[in-house]
Amino acid sequence: MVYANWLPRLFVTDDDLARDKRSHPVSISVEISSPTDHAELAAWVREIAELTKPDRVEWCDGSEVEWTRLTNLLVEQGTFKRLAKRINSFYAASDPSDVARVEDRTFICSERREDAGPTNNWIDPGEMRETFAELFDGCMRGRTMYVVPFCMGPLGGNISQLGVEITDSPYVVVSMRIMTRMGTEALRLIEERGAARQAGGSEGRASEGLSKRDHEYGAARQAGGSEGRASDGLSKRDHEHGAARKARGERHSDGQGDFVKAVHSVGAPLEPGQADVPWPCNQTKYISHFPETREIWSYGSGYGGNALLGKKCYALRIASVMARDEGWLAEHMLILKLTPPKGEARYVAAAFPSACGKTNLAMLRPTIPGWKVETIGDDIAWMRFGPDGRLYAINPEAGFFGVAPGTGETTNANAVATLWGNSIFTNVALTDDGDVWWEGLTDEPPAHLTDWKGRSWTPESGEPAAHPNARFTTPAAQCPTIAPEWQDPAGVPISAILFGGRRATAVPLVTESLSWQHGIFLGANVASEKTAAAEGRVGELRRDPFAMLPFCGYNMGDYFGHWIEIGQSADPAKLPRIYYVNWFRKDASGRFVWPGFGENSRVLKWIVERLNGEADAVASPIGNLPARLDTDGLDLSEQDLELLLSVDPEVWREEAALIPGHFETFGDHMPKELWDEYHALVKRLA
Ligand SMILES: Nc1nc2c(ncn2[C@@H]2O[C@H](COP(=O)(O)OP(=O)(O)OP(=O)(O)O)[C@@H](O)[C@H]2O)c(=O)[nH]1
Ligand SMILES: O=C([O-])CC(=O)C(=O)O
Ligand SMILES: [Mn+2]
Repeated sequence: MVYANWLPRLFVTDDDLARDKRSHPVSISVEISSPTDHAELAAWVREIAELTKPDRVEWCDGSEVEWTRLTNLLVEQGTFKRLAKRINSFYAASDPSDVARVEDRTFICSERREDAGPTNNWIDPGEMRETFAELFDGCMRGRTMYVVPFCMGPLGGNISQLGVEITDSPYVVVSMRIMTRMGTEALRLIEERGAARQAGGSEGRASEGLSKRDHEYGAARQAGGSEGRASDGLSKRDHEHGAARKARGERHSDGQGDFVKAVHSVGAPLEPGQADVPWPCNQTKYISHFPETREIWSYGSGYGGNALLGKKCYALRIASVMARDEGWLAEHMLILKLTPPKGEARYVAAAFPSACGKTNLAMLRPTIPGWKVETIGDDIAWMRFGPDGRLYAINPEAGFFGVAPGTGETTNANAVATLWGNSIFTNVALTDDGDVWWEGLTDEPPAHLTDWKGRSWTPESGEPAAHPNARFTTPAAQCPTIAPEWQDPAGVPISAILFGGRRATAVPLVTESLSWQHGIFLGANVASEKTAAAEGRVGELRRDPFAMLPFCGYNMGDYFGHWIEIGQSADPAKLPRIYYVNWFRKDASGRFVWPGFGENSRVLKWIVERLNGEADAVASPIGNLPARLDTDGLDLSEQDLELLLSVDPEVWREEAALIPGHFETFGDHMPKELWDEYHALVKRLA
């Protein structure tokens, strides 16, 4: 099945709404028969309703009428302000305490603490369930419980996955409608999967598609093992994989594996007669994941990354575990299509930490003549080997949840053009004539605004008008550079993978890895200055391996091992080449040396020419650097270019000295291969 581009009909009539009202009586009792014949799904929904005790239960169909009814409701409740200047678009201001992902309240509740690893917060799953039994008891009182079936990835696609989010937040429902394929069609796919499972015995449809690849992957791993590489670590992992696969099979056989279960509550029950607030939430927050049972439970926050559970919680934390067990990759990566003036198009994936430039690179407007960039995804990539042995990627999302500040005509004109309508803006500022504004949208701020906290604002106010993590939620289909194949269920073949972060010092503009394994070493060492995308101190340098630190659902040492195994199971000639980029180098005065944004196309050009064997590189201790970069027409001094494209061995000996401390964190989960890479680096630096 090919998914048609989602573009809403913009005008829902009063008749439509009246018809809708008849089919959605004000109170739907929990007892009422659910619109699904998937017994386990119906039973689970009833179980959650009995626990959370909402006034109403509503199954979401994803229709335009439903969107209109819920956005009207959100306007009535004061959560949304309808924008006079943008069709079918809304402004929301969160509670000032609920503006970003809460990493210290995010938990991986694996059976064994070791499986969560040293970089995740862990709570024993039994203990967590006890806490939730109390917290969720009656937590939806006075509210409607929405049941949101959704599909991550093109509907019916082989790489796609299904889920159901239960939530008491209509803001979440309408956001999920932009960010995922949500509603009746996703529900039908869950039912089909259930029916296939019952017809086909214990295994079911989902596992059938995987079994061949699973098998091949397992064989490759064994071959790798017999060569004696860290074979004890490998066999341990193998054993665990086997157990996880078995558990998955068992879940499939009882219908629990047909979809991922996600429960969300803002944690703000209403007593009879109690007035609601525009942004209900709770001081107590838990964003918890149960990797073995593929469940997500989120409490207390309404903010994107904490509440839109298809995104980080499913598509990264839970999916990374599924990917480990099934031999694929779930990554915090944009996907773009790059077409040179002559020659074939290439697909590139890139992992940068939150608020480090993924959306911008995915929508880049090249400044070099004849080059074209198109967008496949801006935040998450799921990758599997195709029948030809190449790595294929899909964007599991259907929308962009992008950082607003810094997004403007000069930096990301394509994002600005995407936002013409059908969008939600959270924690931006409001203009007096009913539009939105944020720092960087225009060079000059308007003379007067209402800031994200609802206060009157002028340029003299001395504080930003938008929160630094203000976000837009907008349909990917509206992006002017969206690639025609962005919804191809088979995905696109990846030629290069980029890693990067914000580094004011040391790290050159672009470095080419020496091999897949060396590329993994580069990815494992990603370090970046912290941004406003998560609670905490902005600017502090932290390790963020593969830009997955807050998103890996299992032991990150095992995750590195999984990447190595993926490489060992593949034909080396067909693997993507790995690069490391840094747009954020600063000079002594604190100025960004590289102009960035559209000029990053010059770096992409070098990478494509390397893939084609057309560009030269010079060896350095940390990898290959461009022998020459196309800087025609760029206002960049010799000195600046030298700074961007060189490696200072003295500085890098200091950098290298920090690696053992980082690697030791992972103890015996750290693959031996990455230690080998470290020793090789030290030797090259000597
Ligand atoms: N100096 C400089 N800043 C950039 C560049 N690309 C992006 N930025 C800025 O970095 C911030 C975040 O960029 P995004 O593209 O939204 O980051 P992201 O990685 O998609 O963020 P998440 O959605 O949190 O995952 C914005 O303020 C951008 O203006 C660049 O090439 N150079
Ligand atoms: O998840 C979020 O809240 C936004 C996001 O993309 C990120 O932080 O990487
Ligand atoms: Mn992100």
